[in-house]
Amino acid sequence: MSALLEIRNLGISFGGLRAVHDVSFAANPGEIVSVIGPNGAGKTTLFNMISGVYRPGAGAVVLDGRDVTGMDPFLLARLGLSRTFQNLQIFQNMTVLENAVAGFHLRESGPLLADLLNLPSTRRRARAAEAGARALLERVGLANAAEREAGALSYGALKRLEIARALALEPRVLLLDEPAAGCNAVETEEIDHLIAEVAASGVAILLVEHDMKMVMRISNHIVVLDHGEKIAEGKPEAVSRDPKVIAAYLGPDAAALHEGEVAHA
Ligand SMILES: Nc1ncnc2c1ncn2[C@@H]1O[C@H](COP(=O)(O)OP(=O)(O)OP(=O)(O)O)[C@@H](O)[C@H]1O
Repeated sequence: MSALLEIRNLGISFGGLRAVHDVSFAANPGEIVSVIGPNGAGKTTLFNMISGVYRPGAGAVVLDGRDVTGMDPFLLARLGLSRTFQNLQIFQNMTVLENAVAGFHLRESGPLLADLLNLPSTRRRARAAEAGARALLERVGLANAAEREAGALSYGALKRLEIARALALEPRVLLLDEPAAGCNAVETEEIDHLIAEVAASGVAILLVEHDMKMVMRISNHIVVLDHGEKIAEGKPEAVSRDPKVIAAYLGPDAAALHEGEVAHA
């Protein structure tokens, strides 16, 4: 049986630079697959190809048996693949609830005229979106902050709000680009729990994250990139002991990798 998400031999070059070359892996429902690698290894570029931001120069992205390579991110979201970005995409001047509601509107294509005329169907959709948004805020631990301006939230809470908005699209595959970046230890742990809970609900999670302890703690499978190529993949324990991976992570990050391995053991 084929995997829910299959990445087949993906590659892209920018000018003469081979940013990603011949990368393949797969993800299944409930699985947390992390893509790690030193700075400039090609992680974000890979995410951009999978989520339709970049059209791959080679290879294919296959979602549930369907070739979705280079498909528009909006269409991909409708097919069940959504993502968050490294930089927060939150509307700071809107309330937390309004931000979550915005996620629901992303998946709709209600007729504009109906919206303008404020027809009963429009009002019904708006009520359903608000109810859905409130349920999501509960799920990510932000129910009590629903009416607050998003800009007043802590960084960790904003990261969870961004995940809530991506969940409004009811993804089967969720790509998280550095969900714990800029978060303290407590906030990182909250995000850990949230990611584990989302995976347990049957979503396949693809994670790019520099916090190696977090990666080692929550991943089922790790793909390691270096200079755009996959140099290793496997379970956290095996990957963190792989000499090729350790060599790629020379410096302080290598120590973090080792700590992650110890924490995982
Ligand atoms: N739009 C672009 N145009 C030209 N070069 C690019 C572009 N996007 C990425 N690159 C280059 O591709 C390589 C991979 O970059 P990428 O951002 O994917 O790495 P990364 O692993 O996500 O790095 P980091 O951990 O620092 O975020 C880098 O050499 C980068 O400079």
